[in-house]
Order: sequence, then structure tokens, then C-alpha cells
Amino acid sequence: MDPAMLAAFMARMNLAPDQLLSMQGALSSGSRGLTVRRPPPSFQHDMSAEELTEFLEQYKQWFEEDRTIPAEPAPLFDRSLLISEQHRRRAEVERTLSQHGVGAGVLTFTTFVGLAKHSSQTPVQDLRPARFADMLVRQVHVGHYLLCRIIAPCSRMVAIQTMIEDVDGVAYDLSIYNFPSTSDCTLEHLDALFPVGRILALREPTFKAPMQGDRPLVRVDSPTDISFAVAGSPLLDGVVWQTGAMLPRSPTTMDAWKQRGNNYFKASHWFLAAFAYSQGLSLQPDAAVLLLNRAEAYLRLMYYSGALCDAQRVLSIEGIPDAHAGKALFRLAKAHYGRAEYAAAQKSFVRWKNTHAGDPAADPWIERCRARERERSSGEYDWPSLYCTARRNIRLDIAEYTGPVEVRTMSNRGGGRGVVATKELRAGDVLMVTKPFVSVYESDLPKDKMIISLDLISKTMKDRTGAVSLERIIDKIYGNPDLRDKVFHLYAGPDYMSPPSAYPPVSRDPVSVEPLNPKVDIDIAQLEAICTYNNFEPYRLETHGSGNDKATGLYPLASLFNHSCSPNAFWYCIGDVMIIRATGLIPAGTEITISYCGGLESYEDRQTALKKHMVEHCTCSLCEQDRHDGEDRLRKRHQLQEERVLPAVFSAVSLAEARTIEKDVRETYGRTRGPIRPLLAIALHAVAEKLRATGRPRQLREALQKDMEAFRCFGFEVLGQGGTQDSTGLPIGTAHLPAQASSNLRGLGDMMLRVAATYVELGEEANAVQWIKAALWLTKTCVGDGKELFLILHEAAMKQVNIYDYVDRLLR
Ligand SMILES: C[S@@+](CC[C@H](N)C(=O)[O-])C[C@H]1O[C@@H](n2cnc3c(N)ncnc32)[C@H](O)[C@@H]1O
Repeated sequence: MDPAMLAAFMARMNLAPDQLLSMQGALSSGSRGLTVRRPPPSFQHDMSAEELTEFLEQYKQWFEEDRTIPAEPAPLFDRSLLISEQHRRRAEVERTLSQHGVGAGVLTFTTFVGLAKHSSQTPVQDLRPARFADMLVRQVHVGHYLLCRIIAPCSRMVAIQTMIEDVDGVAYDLSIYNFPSTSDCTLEHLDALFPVGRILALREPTFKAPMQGDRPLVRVDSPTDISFAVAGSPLLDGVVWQTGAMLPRSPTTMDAWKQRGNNYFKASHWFLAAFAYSQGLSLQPDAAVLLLNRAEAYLRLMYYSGALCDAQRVLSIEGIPDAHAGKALFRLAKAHYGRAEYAAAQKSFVRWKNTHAGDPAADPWIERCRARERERSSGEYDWPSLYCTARRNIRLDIAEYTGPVEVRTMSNRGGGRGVVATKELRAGDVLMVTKPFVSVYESDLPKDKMIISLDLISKTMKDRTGAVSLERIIDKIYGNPDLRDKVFHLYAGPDYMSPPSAYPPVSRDPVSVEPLNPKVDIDIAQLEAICTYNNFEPYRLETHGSGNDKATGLYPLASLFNHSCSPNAFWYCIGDVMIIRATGLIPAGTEITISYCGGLESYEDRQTALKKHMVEHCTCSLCEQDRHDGEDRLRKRHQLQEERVLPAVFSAVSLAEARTIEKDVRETYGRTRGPIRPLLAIALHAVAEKLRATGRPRQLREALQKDMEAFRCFGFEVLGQGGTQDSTGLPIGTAHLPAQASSNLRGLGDMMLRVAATYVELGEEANAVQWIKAALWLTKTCVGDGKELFLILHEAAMKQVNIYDYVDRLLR
């Protein structure tokens, strides 16, 4: 920095002349330094659950302690040294990436969620400009924006990192988090978004003390806090850069931007294409081709709100050529479809068809619109076909359905709301079929990158699908600003204002998407809390919860259900579609609960899972009974579950040893508790399997007894071993499904079929048929449909015990 600039800076900082010397010393070394603070506790990847909780407590304490250090001026750093430092970082990242490309292992990143962070809610035009000289470290500059210019190429860890200068030529690091399209992008992609010379206006920036060293940095968490000040922007009026002009090498005409956008589009870089078209549009706002092209790019990005607005704008331009109008109409129709406005979509597709005689392009779309409308009004779906599609493609195209339920105020629940039945419901009734706002599956993510996200709200570690889901939600709101309330009206915990009592929020009109100057505010801290309180780990029926495809999904409507470990409704997913059904009779007006912790057997596991969802103390009947069994029994049961009640153990031990395990598990349940004893059910069935393996009639009969008891322990009403039946003629009661149904649907059906196979072996066909019918009833009630899906779901189990053909014939 030249002496004149330094003097100007000193004057702005209100620093006395005698401070100049130390300041100058700091220029090259940065040694004047910030207040020394103790280093944060360090995280180890192999921490136990207890150590992790302890670490997260300590980290939070450290963070809060750090916040009590008063804000202070930042030391100055030599601009050219910072630039060369950033070039060095960039080269390092390039090296790492090129080595990484040849299989150098997994890159691991750690991030924290749940720390205080500011996101601006004030439009940039209502803010006042600030310069670094006005800014203090450890301060959020509310009421101001920082006009800055990128002076070195980007690098990245979790955040995008670069170097910026303000109008005075004072330079510091900039970290940008959560910017759309950048989570796994190349450095060239970053260069296109944030090239050297790009001018940004950062709304209400946070100037942060660094974790290491003493170089403070500007941290931007919300992408909506960034406005891109392009040529002609009023933000640049009268601005003179001390270090001289420095324009990014970018197009200066609308046509050149269009060309650039088209190049990106051809390379499937949809966001970069939309970004380029937006820059062209800043030069010529009514350029129909740019709007049309951007609408198409937005469709690919699933920015349906943006696509709809752009297409509408084209259609409103007077004298638009027919070809443009046709394209705009088709894109408008697709945008309506993406927004689940099926009637409006159908109308637009039909309009298009009417002006394109003989062209069948709209026909399949019209058919899809009709199918979606049918699903939405009837709640009826082609489950076998959806199930088969979901095995290849997780994201399913269906319309959502909301059954006879509604959200009501519930003051005894965190968030103050819950879901109730609006009419009497019975086992298997569909309450909701719902799509995620976003979902992320392990299989969506690159194999060579690991993000560990440490959640300081729930004091738990999230898997990387959890970390990525936050980025995806931000991206979706960025491109669909009118959907913001759908997420932001969810419960964010007691640190935030109570959400509105009604849900879902009233639908808003679509909002245009302007990447240069976003029209929506996304509060990242609140969003992180919303994710902690509301995210699901979707259990997919077609993978049978195998755990190979971990996932995180935000299902806003389903998030309104409160938890119970013995719920009156159960849920599962086919692909990414969540289905919620009643477990049994639910009188009108009764609260409907679902389980947040799947089919976890042990009390301890359930409490750990509930911690992630911020349910402090579950008061459901199962938890009450478990607590009544006492801590010793619960500890013993958990230990048995972890060490003994495992398929590998049962297959290795003798029948006598298996019986001992069953006895040990039995003793962990108090005599007086109710019949639901999930771990005992598993042990009993394992013993039954060992008995079956002997093939001897006496043992086969005992196996049947064990399985009957197992069914009772899971929560079925067993009406008799091939004996008494109710009016349905089935050997189990059909008024009620066990809570286990959702997470072990296939397992329970398989068990029934093994019972049937045993009866076949004993020559008691009538009983065998009853149990096959029971398994069929279970599939029908839990998943809908009958034979087709039943045969698919249980094919492996039936083939294993040689009854597939027998069952197939029976059901024909
Ligand atoms: C996904 S939200 C459920 C809907 C929430 N009640 C609302 O008003 O938006 C999860 C939060 O609801 C509350 N909650 C859920 N089940 C509960 C229960 N059984 N008892 C008390 N609060 C519960 C907890 O605060 C939990 O973190």
C-alpha cells in the first residue's frame, strides 16, 4: 500500500500518528495482530459418541467465549503479499485436485452448523456503503454493505476462498459459503462466477477473527447476501478504485453474453449459462432470446419460479415472433408442471398443441398432467410400477396427496403444532403421500469427498448427506424464492420466533430469479436450525433400509407430525416419496404421531436418535414401559442387542446357546409390562429359525410357537396358531398394525411366509394358506395393491423356502 493510501486509511480508522509505526510494521508481516484467544478444541475423527458430545459442548463454549472479546480494528496487510499468498493457495488446490483425480484418497472436510451467523434481511439499496477502515473484526456490519473487488483467483476448501479489496485498496480474505452450483464444481467454474476484477456488494458483512493466524476474513454464509455490481449498477456511481481500473475479461455486449451463455448451456453448465444470460439481460432487459434461454437453463436447474417468470415475460412482449411465443409457452407449461400446478400446466400444453398441429411433443406431458391430477384428488397411485421405477431412479414423478388430516395448534409440543385426524381412520389408511423439498442420497455424492458436519444444536455429527442437504435447500429457495415460507415456517427451535400456527403457508406468486441481485433473503443460521429440527433420514422400502444408501430429506408437510415411539401412524419411502399411513383406528380429532427413530429396538438407541431431532424426553407408552423396566435391565438389553442379538451370532451358535440368548433377553423385560418387546421378538424368531433348520416335526412345531410369540412381541394380535380366526379369516388381528411395520415391513411379511412354509412342511396346507393371506394382507394394508407388489417384495424369501411357485399359483 502506498504511503498516501496508508495515511488515508489511518485517518479513517481514527488512529493516532504514533500508531503509524506499528501499523507499518504490520503491513508486511501482519504482526500487529488481533487479541490473542485460546485455540479452539480440536476435533478427532475417531471420537466416541461421549467424546463427541463433550467436544461439541467445549467448542460451543469456546465460540461463546470468543464472542465476548470486544470488536477491534484489523491489522493491515500488504495487498501484493496477500495476492501472491492467494495464488499460492490456488496452486496448492490445483495440485491437490490433480493428484486427487488419480485416486489419492478421500478429501475430508469438517464444518459446523448451529453457530451464530448473520444473514441480511435489508435490500442493498437501503444499506450504506462501508469500507474496511470503518469495519471491526468480530462485528457484523448491520446497516452497511461492503463494495469490494476480487483481486486474486479463487481457491476452495468447504468455502470458496479469495482475496478482495475495498475502494481504498485495503485487502483481506473472503470466504463464501453455500453459493449455488459450487458444491462440487471445478476451479474454472469458480473463475467464471468470481473472476479477478468482479465487483461485489456484500450485504451486512461479518468481519471475522481467523481460526489460525491473525488475518481476519470476511465471511459470507448466505448467497443472497451477495449482489454482483455489473456495469451500470447504481452501486458503482461515483466509485473510484484507489488501485485503478481492473475489469474482468468479460463480454461487454448482450450478444456476447448470449454466446457465452449458450456455450455454457451446451456444456450442461446450467447455472453459469443462466448467470451469463443474466449479465446480458442487465444490458438489455427485454431481450427475448436471453429470457427464453435463461428460462430453459432455469428449467434444468429446477428453478421453476425463475423459468415461469422469464417465460411469462417473453409472452408479454408485444409483437413477439410465433416461434419465440411457442417456445415460451412450452417452457411456461413445464415450469407450471415443476411447480406442481398441473391444471395450469395442462392448459398451457393444450394451448401449445392447438398452435402446433401434428406435433406430438405436448402429448406425453398432457398425459402426465392428467395422471398427476388423478393422484392428487384420489390418493391412488400405481405402487408396483413406482416401486420398480424407484429401484432404478430414486426421484419419482408423482403428485402429492394430503388425506383427512390437518395441522392444529398444540401448545405442549415444541413448535406449538401437530397433525390431527379430521375423520375416523383405520389401519392402512393413507394420510399423506409427499415429496421432499430436497433429498440427498449417499449415491448422489462423489465418492472422493467427505464432509463431516458437526451440529452444535443437537450436539451430534451428521453424515454428509445432511451437510449437503443444507446446500440443496439453499439452492432450491434461491431459484424458487416463492417457496421460502414452506421451509421458513417450519420449527427452528426455541431460539427463534414461534412459527405461524397454520401450515402450509399460503402459496405465493412466482418470483423472478435474478442471480446478480437475489430477490430473496435466506437466513442460514435459521435454516441450519430448521434442518436439525425437521430433517428425516428417509427409509426406502426398495432398499429395505439396508443402510447402504444413507439419506437426508426435508419433507415439510410430514415435519408437522410429532413423535411417538409407539405411534398411531407409520411412514416409509418408495424412492423419494414418503407415504404415511394409519397403524389402526384413529378417532377424528386425535393427534397423529409418527416415529422419528424407525424401528430401533433399544431405549438407548431411540433416545440417541431422538436427540438428533431435538425431542428431549419421550413420554410415549413404550418409553414409559422401558423406563419402568429400570436402568439395569435397559443397559443389559442394549448390550445384548449390540453383542448377541445379531444374525451373525445366531448363525454361529448352537440351538442351546440361542435359547440362552432368548432367555437373557426375556429377563430384561419386566413381567408386568405390556406385550410389546421388540428385541425379544427378534431373538424368538432367530431361535425359531434354528429350530426350523433341524427339519424335525417336533422342532418345527416349537418354531411355530416361538414365531407366534415373536409376532405378539412385535405388537400383532395373534388369534391362534392356525386355530381361532376373526371375521377376516386371518390368523392375526387386522385392526392394528405394529409400529414396527414401517421399518420392517418386508421382514414381518417374510416371517409370516416362513411360518406358512413350516405349515407346508408339516402338511397343514390350510394353515399355510392362512399365513400366506396374512402376509398378503400386510402388504396390501401397508403399501397398497396386492399380489404384484407382494410377489416382488417377498420373492427372495419365498424362493429360499421353496414356496414361491406355490404362492404364485395360490394367488392367481
Ligand atoms: C419436526 S418438528 C414437529 C412439528 C412441530 N411440533 C411444529 O410445531 O412444527 C419436531 C419438534 O417437535 C417437537 N416434538 C415432536 N414430538 C414431540 C413430543 N412427542 N413431545 C414434545 N415435543 C415434540 C420437538 O420440539 C421436536 O424437536
